[in-house]
Amino acid sequence: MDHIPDDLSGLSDSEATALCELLRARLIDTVSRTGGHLASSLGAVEIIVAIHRVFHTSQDRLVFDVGHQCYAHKILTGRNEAMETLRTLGGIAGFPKPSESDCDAFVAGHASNSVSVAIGMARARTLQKGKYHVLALIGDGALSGGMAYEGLSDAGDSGEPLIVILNDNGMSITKSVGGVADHLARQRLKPQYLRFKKGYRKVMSVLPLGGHIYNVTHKVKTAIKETLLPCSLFEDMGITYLGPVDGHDVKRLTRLLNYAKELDGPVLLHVRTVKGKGYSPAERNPDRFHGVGRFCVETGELLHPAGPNFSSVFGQTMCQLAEEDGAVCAITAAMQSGTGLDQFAQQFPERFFDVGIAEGHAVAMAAGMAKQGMKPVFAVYSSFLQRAYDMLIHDIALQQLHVVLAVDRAGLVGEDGETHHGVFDAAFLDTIPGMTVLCPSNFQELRSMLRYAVFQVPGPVAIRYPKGNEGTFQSDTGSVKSCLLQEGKDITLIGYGMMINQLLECADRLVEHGIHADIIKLNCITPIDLEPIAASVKKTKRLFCAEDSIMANCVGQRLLSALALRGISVERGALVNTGSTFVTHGTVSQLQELCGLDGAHLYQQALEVCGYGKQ
Ligand SMILES: Cc1ncc(C[n+]2csc(CCOP(=O)(O)OP(=O)(O)O)c2C)c(N)n1
Ligand SMILES: CC(=O)[C@@H](O)[C@H](O)COP(=O)(O)O
Ligand SMILES: [Mg+2]
Repeated sequence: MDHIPDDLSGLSDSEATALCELLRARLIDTVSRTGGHLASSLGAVEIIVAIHRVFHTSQDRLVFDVGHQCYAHKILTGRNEAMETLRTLGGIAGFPKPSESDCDAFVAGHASNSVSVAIGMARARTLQKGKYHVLALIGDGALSGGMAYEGLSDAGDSGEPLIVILNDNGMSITKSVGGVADHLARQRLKPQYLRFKKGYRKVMSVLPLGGHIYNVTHKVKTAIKETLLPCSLFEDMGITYLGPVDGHDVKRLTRLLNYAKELDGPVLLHVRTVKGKGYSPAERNPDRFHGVGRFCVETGELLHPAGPNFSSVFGQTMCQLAEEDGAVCAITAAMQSGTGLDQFAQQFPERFFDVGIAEGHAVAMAAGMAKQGMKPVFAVYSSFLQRAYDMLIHDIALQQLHVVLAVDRAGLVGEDGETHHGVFDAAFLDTIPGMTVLCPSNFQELRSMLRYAVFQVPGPVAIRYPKGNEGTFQSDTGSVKSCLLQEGKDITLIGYGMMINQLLECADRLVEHGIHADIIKLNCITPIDLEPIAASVKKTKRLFCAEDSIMANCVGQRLLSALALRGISVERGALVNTGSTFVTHGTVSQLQELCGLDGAHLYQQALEVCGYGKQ
């Protein structure tokens, strides 16, 4: 991988094939040391090399869907060495970033928007009389998201020259689901049909035309054609459909892209690939190598296997609740494993619903189930729930339906970075009338709060918990109110969820300065139980609130305004949160430090609130 040509257009087919092998080896080697989205990136190597043979991504616009398959593109566009820093603080991101390279046309991270972005760029090009090409690279999983169809429908109607490459490996993170996945599976059989047709013609050429045999065989052929070669969904939308083609044949891909480039309208190239291609542990277990931690290349074993985590505790508790009550159902939007629902899916298949990458649909579907008397629990990553804001208001809140949102990956998530941090949900869920938002600080609280949410809260309710393990604070406060964890007289420290661990550390350090803090843990942040806070602030006059959420409508701001309305004055205070910008990628503890949310920084800031200068 020492010398990568800047321009791949001059490569011969055999050189291009050799380059693919080099890229694969490089991906396996680097990701084994950094962790990352390996299986998707391995599967897309030939597609990316073919794109770079035919297009110039510094001028032509290549829009990645999700962007987790972009590693070969990063290597080919000047970031080979930087791959050593993939997803680390200060290093390159795991997703496309225009700030890293002109060859990254658009940010990505969330699924199903690539065709919309690409048609926007194509229209801009036409209006500005530009001379570049626009491509979208979308996976079959991302094609389960509704926005992809809004984009395709508009693209087909527009007639704009645009190339959509559909990378179809039959997999989302787990197996692709839904009617379109079935349709694509049938399309994939098309070459088999074409082979059958060839053989059929040969046989028919020696049989007399007309007559009984012909009629029967023709009927059989038509039936097979209807099963194997359904009319293309895309052509009906006005998009020229090419394929399906073997996505690991770089020569054919290059030819087809050259052909698509000449077509004066929207084209979809259907490419079949193998997720994890070229690394047998990943081919065997593409879901395990979708997003993988550091691993041993020889064995494929993780160097640091995942320990206990909130998601698995959630999944176990869901199984218990479903045993107890036949109305409890689990819903996921293509995140079965990540949200800890593997066991539930096995044990209660009839009450488990993977709806594809369709968070808005999942929320509206849950609303329908709740209206008819079921108890739906939608397990969703915080940042993906952003997609469903209107459904939360329109389909759930207006009728105060009892839907439980299990909001996983709340707070800073680490290496996935700015597109994936769960720092918005605390703020936006609070705007939804009638919503309850519970915040467990440890596994035991998650168990009891989930039970409370499913069986006792009448309306919409969310439980938010972070990625990974619990901290040292492991007692169950057994409450959904605000709890005074520790009593002092000098400052009121307020937090929720895992932030309690840092606040306890901060309070211990303050004692060394003779400063004694009230620590109030909020078990519910919407609505907030204000009484213990009001009583404490009346006493200390100092309010200090720490949270890994954005500043706007953070709990601290809400408390300040609620206290002011009650005429309770705060003489000094600090609101520590993730601010009003986007937080980069790195480990969770590095990012907490960056935001001033680790125990040491909280202590420094609390000291200042108590009148001590910087120590
Ligand atoms: C809105 C949204 N929901 C969920 C995800 C999580 N997610 C990331 S990749 C992925 C599967 C994508 O499958 P596909 O597009 O087929 O790509 P492949 O990994 O198979 O190459 C999912 C569900 C996301 N990124 N965005
Ligand atoms: C690309 C994407 O959106 C997912 O693969 C995400 O990275 C999963 O995150 P976890 O690793 O926290 O499950
Ligand atoms: Mg896929």
